[in-house]
Amino acid sequence: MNCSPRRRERRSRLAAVAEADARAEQAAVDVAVLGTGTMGEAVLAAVLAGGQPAGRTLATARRPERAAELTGRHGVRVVGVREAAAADVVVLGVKPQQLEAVAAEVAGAVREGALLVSLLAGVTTARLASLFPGAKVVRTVVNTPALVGAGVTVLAAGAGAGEDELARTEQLLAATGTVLRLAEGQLDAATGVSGSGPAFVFAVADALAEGGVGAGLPRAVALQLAAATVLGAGRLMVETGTHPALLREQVTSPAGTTAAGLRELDAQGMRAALVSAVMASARRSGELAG
Ligand SMILES: NC(=O)C1=CN([C@@H]2O[C@H](COP(=O)(O)OP(=O)(O)OC[C@H]3O[C@@H](n4cnc5c(N)ncnc54)[C@H](OP(=O)(O)O)[C@@H]3O)[C@@H](O)[C@H]2O)C=CC1
Ligand SMILES: O=C(O)[C@@H]1CCC=N1
Repeated sequence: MNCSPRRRERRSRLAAVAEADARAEQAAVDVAVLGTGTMGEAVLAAVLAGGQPAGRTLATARRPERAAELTGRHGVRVVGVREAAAADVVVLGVKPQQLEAVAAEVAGAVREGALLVSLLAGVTTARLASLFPGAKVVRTVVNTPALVGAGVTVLAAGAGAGEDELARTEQLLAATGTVLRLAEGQLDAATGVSGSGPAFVFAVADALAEGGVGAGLPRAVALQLAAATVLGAGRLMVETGTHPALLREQVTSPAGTTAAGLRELDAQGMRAALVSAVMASARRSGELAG
């Protein structure tokens, strides 16, 4: 069939794109998320957003409806845990308490030299290396804002892993939000601040809204104001790089409304409670090391 030069050009451009996609897929490695719950799915979405082809990406699910959900949302293949464990890159997304059982189930399936990216709170790279011999382990702490690309991820390499594995993991997790390297000894503390931290901020947002309701606002309005305030305050702090104490001063007029509220927070020990909450989370992370 005859077609116009413009049409021919468009066709050849599309063919070139399809060819490039096929080449990228061939060059890609298999990435599997073993334990695809809240965090596993957030990381799965980020890995795909970072350019990993869906055709080379695997996930696990124990319930058929969850498998259908993951395939429907992300176009990935859902496989058994042993097949997932045999991928080039294995993202481990089970709970620390589920680790022993999973390790027993996949014993011997993880390939020599495979990259194992752990999402597990507390569990050390040394323990992971002993459970998955031959794997190169990178331990990470991702947080739930990763679900909207606004997370913060910290990571550290285990003894058998190095610059290549760290860089690889940073690239895989780039779409979760900000990614930074820390020493492994700092990861429990980071878990307290950024891993569990969103829950503390949500508790603050919930309390802000409750205060609004107490002061007479409809609940939906109070929640909308609280959420926008948390988002705005976070952005202001990040985008200006200003210390939060200074930002707090900017809000606080002499003998004004904020000074009255801050006095109440001090009297009720809110600051001390948050400091203790982060330190308790960090301690618990250390206990989960097993
Ligand atoms: N949630 C958070 O904010 C954060 C979590 N983390 C860490 O991330 C990890 C995952 O947490 P989260 O996503 O909240 O937990 P979820 O319970 O949502 O996810 C765990 C997943 O592992 C699956 N799983 C458990 N056992 C097995 C098994 N034997 N075989 C196959 N799949 C299995 C579960 O399947 P099923 O649904 O069938 O039980 C589930 O999909 C944890 O280690 C946690 O410490 C770290 C930082 C923040
Ligand atoms: O509560 C937990 O144990 C996990 C780890 C950090 C946030 N959630």
